[in-house]
Amino acid sequence: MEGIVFGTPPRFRVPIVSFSAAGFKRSLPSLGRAPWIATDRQRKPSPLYCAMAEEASETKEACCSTTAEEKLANYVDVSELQNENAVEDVAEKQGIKIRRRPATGPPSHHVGPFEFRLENEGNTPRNILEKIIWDKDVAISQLKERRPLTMLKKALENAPPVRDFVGTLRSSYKSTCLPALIAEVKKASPSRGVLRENFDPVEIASSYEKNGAACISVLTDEKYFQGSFENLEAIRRAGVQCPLLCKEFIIDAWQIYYARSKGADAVLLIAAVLPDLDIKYFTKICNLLGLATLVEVHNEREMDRVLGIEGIQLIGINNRNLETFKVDISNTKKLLEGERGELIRQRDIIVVGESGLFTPEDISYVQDAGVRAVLVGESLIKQDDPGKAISGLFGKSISA
Ligand SMILES: O=C(O)c1ccccc1NCC(=O)[C@H](O)[C@H](O)COP(=O)(O)O
Repeated sequence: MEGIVFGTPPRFRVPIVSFSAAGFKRSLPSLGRAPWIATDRQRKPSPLYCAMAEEASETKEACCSTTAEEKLANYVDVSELQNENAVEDVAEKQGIKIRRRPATGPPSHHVGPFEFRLENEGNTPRNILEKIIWDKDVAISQLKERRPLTMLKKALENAPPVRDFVGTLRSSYKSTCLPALIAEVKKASPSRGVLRENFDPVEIASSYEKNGAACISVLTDEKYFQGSFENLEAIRRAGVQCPLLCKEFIIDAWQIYYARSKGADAVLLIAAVLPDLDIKYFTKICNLLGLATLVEVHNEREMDRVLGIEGIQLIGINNRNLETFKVDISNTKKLLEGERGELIRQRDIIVVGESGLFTPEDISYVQDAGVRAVLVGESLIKQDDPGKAISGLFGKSISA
C-alpha cells in the first residue's frame, strides 16, 4: 500500500511512508512532469534544470534574439527533461545506485506511542562514494551562495587560455607508442589514507612534467583527499605546461565553471553518480568553455550508457570499485572486449586506464587491452621523487 499518512500530531509529522514486503519503505511521491517540481521538501530543483534555466536566462540577456526556451532546447531535447520523472527514478532506471542526497527526515520517526526506524533508508550513506556526494551536495550549495554563477562567468573573462587535454594525450601516445601518462597529484584518499606527508603540489607537478607526464590530474576535494582548488590554481600559475584535469566529484554545472576559473583544462564526470542527461548537458557546457571531459566508468552498464551519449572523446575505466575500493586491472580488459572495444576504436575514443597501475607489466597489460592513456596516482606519489618514479612505472624514461 503506497502513501499511508499517519494521523500524527503535527510535531511528529512523518514523511509519507508505505508498508512493503521489505518492511518500511519510504515511498517518495513521484514528481510531476518536470524534475524541478518539488513535491517533497528534500527535492531541490535538479542542478541540471537550474543550470540550464540559469544558462538559458543569461543567454537571453546575452543574445535577445534567442529566447530562453530556444536556448534550453538547444542543449538537450527538452522533451527528455519534461518526460523525466523524479531524478532518482531516472537514475534508478540507469542503474545508478548513488543517491544524490539523503532522504528527508531523521532515521527514526515517532508515530503516536511507537518509534519507527527506517533502517538503511533515509540518512545513512550506503558507501563512501555516496557519502562524498552527499557532502559535496551541501558544500556546492554553500559555495554557490557565496560565488553565484554570474560572478564566475565574469571571472572567466580573465581565465588563462584552455589547453588541449585530448590532443596532448594523442600526441604523447603517438610519439612514445606507450599510453600517455596522466600523473595524479593526490595527498590522501579514502582507501589508502595519507599517501604523502611531505606534499608540495607544485613541486610534484613540475617533477611529473619534467619526467614525461603528458597531463596532470589534481585532486581538488578537501575533505576526503586533502586536495584543493588552490593547488590546481598554484600549479597552473607556476607555469606547468601540462594540461590539468580537475579531479573533482562534479554534480552541478556550477563546478565546471569554477574548475575553469581555477585553471582546469579538463574535468571528470563519473557515470556511477551522474544520469545520462547530466553527462550530456555537462559535456555541452564543457564544450562551450573549451574544456575536455573525462567520463569515468567502472562496469559494462556504465560503459554502454556512456557509449550511447554523443560527443564523448575520452572514457576513463576505473579499476577501483569506488564503493568497495576493490582494485582489479582486469576490469579494463573486460570493458574493452568485443563490440564495445570495436565501437571505441571506430569512434577513435581515447580510453584511459585508471587506478592500480604499479609496474611496466601493468602498463603493458592495459595497453594490450586497448588503452591509449593511463591515470596513475598512488604508485608515483608515494615515491621520494614522484617524477623520477615514472621511468620505473614504464620500465624506461618517457621524457622527451
Ligand atoms: O582512491 C580512492 O580511495 C577513491 C575513493 C572514492 C572515490 C575515488 C577514489 N579515488 C580516485 C581515483 O580513482 C584514483 O585517485 C585514481 O584513479 C588513481 O588511482 P591510483 O593510481 O590507484 O592512486
